[in-house]
Amino acid sequence: QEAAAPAAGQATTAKPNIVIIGTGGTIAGAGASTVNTGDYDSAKVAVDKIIAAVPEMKQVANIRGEQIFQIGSESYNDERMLKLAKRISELAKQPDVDAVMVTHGTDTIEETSYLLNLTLKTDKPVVIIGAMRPGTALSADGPLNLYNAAVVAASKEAKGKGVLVVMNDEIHSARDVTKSNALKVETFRSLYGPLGVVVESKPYFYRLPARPHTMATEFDIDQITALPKVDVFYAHTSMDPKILGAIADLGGKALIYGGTGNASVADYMEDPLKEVRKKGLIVVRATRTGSGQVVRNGEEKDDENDWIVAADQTPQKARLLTSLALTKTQDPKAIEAILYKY
Ligand SMILES: NC(=O)CC[C@H](N)C(=O)O
Repeated sequence: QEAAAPAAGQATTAKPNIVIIGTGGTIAGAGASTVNTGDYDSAKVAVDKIIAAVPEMKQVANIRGEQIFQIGSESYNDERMLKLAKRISELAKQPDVDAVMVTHGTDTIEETSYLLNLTLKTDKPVVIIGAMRPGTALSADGPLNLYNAAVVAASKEAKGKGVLVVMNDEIHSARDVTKSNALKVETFRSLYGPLGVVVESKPYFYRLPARPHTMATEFDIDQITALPKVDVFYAHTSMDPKILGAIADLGGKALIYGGTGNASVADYMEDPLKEVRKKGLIVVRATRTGSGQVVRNGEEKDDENDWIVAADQTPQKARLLTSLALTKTQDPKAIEAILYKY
């Protein structure tokens, strides 16, 4: 039903214009039967069809879809991430676009959204969503995630809060959010808690991101054409010491050592890791535990070895931030300062 035209002199409450970029993932997934919640093909359904399945969104915004990829998010690489980020940047500059949403596989939402959070120069809402169950499943979570994300993206409150991930009725900051479970719908977790919740078509924010994002960072997606190569090594018991040298010879500019506990380095890995630094790579100690701040010169001799620490950044987030930092400086201390800042 068409809304009546407003009478002369009456204030119009025009609905915001939102562009939803489709990239694939389970939210675009399809299973053989309604009881397939974990066995299905991801990245099958076009974004326009996903949007059409949630007509309730029309009540909160004017929505238009745009398909940029149709992939599982495990297949993101720098090229795809930059392409997506640059397209969002373009859209955000358009006066007729008020907010951008992205449907995304959940495996790497935490990485793409973090890159966007650090490099987009906009205060317009940018909201990333996914699903843990395909649209064909009983209790599919995608439709409500999409609706809730539209509610957040259409809200005045979302403006200036950086890139947000809306899943399972919660609003997360891209900086903090991480996928914590391989299957559950309540998989997204922020170490310091979500920023807010969506209840009955309304967003409620309870906290603000303390770390600089979007407009306030030194990184601008429009100026970035490539990301310096940074690799991650994941520590465990009985490692092969030769592996570090092999990684160092791949042409990377930095190595994130995802160490056990407080990023500790096994006695037999210390010399190989010193060699990595001697080959010119920045060595960053991060923790594989998933949380907690790594203490400089705590368990390891960072000053002596010219290694740096990742503060509280997970290895995968430290990888992205180190790569961005390398577009600005090659100085380990300056890179460490960036790891502590954002
Ligand atoms: N729940 C999901 O979205 C996982 C599907 C797929 N692996 C992806 O990340 O795109």
